Amino acid sequence: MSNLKTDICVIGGGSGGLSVAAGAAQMGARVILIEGHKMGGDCLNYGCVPSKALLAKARAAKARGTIAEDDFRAAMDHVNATIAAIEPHDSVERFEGLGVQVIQGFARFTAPDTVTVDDITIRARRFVIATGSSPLVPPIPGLDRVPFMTNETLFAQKECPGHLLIIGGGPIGLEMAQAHRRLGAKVTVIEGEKALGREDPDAAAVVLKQLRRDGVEIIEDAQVESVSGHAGALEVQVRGGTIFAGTHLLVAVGRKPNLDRLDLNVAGIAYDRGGITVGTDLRSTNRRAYAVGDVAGHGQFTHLAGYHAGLVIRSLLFALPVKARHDHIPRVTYTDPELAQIGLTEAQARQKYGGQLSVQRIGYDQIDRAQADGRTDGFIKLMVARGRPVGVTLVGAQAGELIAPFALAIASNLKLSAMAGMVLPYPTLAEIGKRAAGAYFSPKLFDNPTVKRVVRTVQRWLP
Ligand SMILES: Cc1cc2nc3c(=O)[nH]c(=O)nc-3n(C[C@H](O)[C@H](O)[C@H](O)COP(=O)(O)OP(=O)(O)OC[C@H]3O[C@@H](n4cnc5c(N)ncnc54)[C@H](O)[C@@H]3O)c2cc1C
Ligand SMILES: NC(=O)c1ccc[n+]([C@@H]2O[C@H](COP(=O)([O-])OP(=O)(O)OC[C@H]3O[C@@H](n4cnc5c(N)ncnc54)[C@H](O)[C@@H]3O)[C@@H](O)[C@H]2O)c1
Repeated sequence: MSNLKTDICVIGGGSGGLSVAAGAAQMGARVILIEGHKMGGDCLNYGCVPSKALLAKARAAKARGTIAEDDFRAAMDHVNATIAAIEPHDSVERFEGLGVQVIQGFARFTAPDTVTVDDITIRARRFVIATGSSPLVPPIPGLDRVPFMTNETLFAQKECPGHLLIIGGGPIGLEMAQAHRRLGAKVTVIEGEKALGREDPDAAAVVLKQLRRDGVEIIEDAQVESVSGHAGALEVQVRGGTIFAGTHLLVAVGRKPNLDRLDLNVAGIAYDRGGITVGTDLRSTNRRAYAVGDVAGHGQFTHLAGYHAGLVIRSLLFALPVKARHDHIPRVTYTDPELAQIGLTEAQARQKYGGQLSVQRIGYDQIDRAQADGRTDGFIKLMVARGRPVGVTLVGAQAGELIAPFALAIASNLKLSAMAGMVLPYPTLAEIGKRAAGAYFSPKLFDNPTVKRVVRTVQRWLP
């Protein structure tokens, strides 16, 4: 049994935990990091990185217009190579080099200021819980008797599935549907409500149209009631009795926070189904313990975990007051076309601002670069209240990149005039944001009798 003492003990070496550990150690704190499984967490090993690498190869296959026998295997090789390229950045060696003491094993609280990992006891001034989330496996009758995949096993496939059935039409389900379809599989998505149901419905429709054009079958309002069969011959029955048959099954119906192993009650840390209960300062009901990322219950994104980490570092190291907000966190579904959202959707903004809201919509077809590239599907919707952007929905080519200036504008509460006054290189897709901002101001300038009167007066006086 060994007893360790430290300033900061970080539990979980994924996106959130690694950011806290690296930042705190480099600024002089004594840091112990505990990781029970793979350094890098979900994002590197089973999430963002492999899914985006697979989508990249799928997009290339689509552009070529043909699918070769070994495309799927080559795509998985690319997935593994991408993880391998990023892995050193998240490795035990790098963190030890930064001065972090890394302990491999699962942590469990044994007192409000103590955790244990096997036979090691760690007492810390502060804890940061960054244990992430896991795939939710719902109690669907029969699911426990058939082979199925989650994001934790999907990227270990060697052969392209013949016919992939996917339960769940959220971002995981749809990104993986398009990737597998474009790499040669038949794909059926079975969604209990509306696919991409959290998104602006007009924008979701643009994505679903392209997926269907690719040949993905998307069934909505089809709650799964049972699953049966065996490897290579699976059946999914939905409400109403319809049965969908396929060779493989992916379950992508959401996530659950990783709390089970932590013994949170011992440490006086409150939690519920959504995750650890935190205040705006990201502290739990045990003032020594913070929670960041997926386990903190405010969304599941790597950039959110990174944002939380930055705040917690300020609080931990400098005792500065911090206040997390979540209204400026963008999200992107990386299908082709991409769907990006920041701030309020149109429906949310109408509810909040009523008659004060103005919505500007510009199609990609109005952007010269989109015409030149032949990528005219999609649009931007810009929600403006009191002269400031309060939400942006972007669907189309590179929407995830094009949302960036609005991430700055909304985070910094900039006026829309800053966006409209920006000079952008021509011809770029980014002009779509400036065009939307300009569209807000043009009636004020061009359909305004006062402006016309002033211009006429000035013209009369000019020599
Ligand atoms: C298929 C998929 C695609 C995704 N794509 C994107 C994307 O494109 N963009 C995006 O922003 N987000 C994406 N996400 C979400 C993103 O992966 C997560 O939001 C992010 O990884 C959360 O970081 P985290 O630090 O909270 O948790 P994680 O990165 O999951 O790290 C948690 C770590 O804690 C460890 N752990 C758990 N319990 C213990 C314990 N008791 N003791 C010690 N260690 C423990 C785990 O082993 C894990 O390594 C995707 C997720 C999935 C599943
Ligand atoms: N690009 C990204 O940033 C990205 C990509 C993937 C995942 N993620 C993160 O991971 C989270 C989880 O993604 P997800 O797609 O698993 O979950 P999700 O909650 O976003 O979507 C799950 C879908 O499954 C449906 N569903 C649930 N039970 C069902 C049933 N019995 N039968 C049929 N349909 C059912 C729901 O109606 C929902 O539409 C996301 O919310 C996101 O935060 C992010």
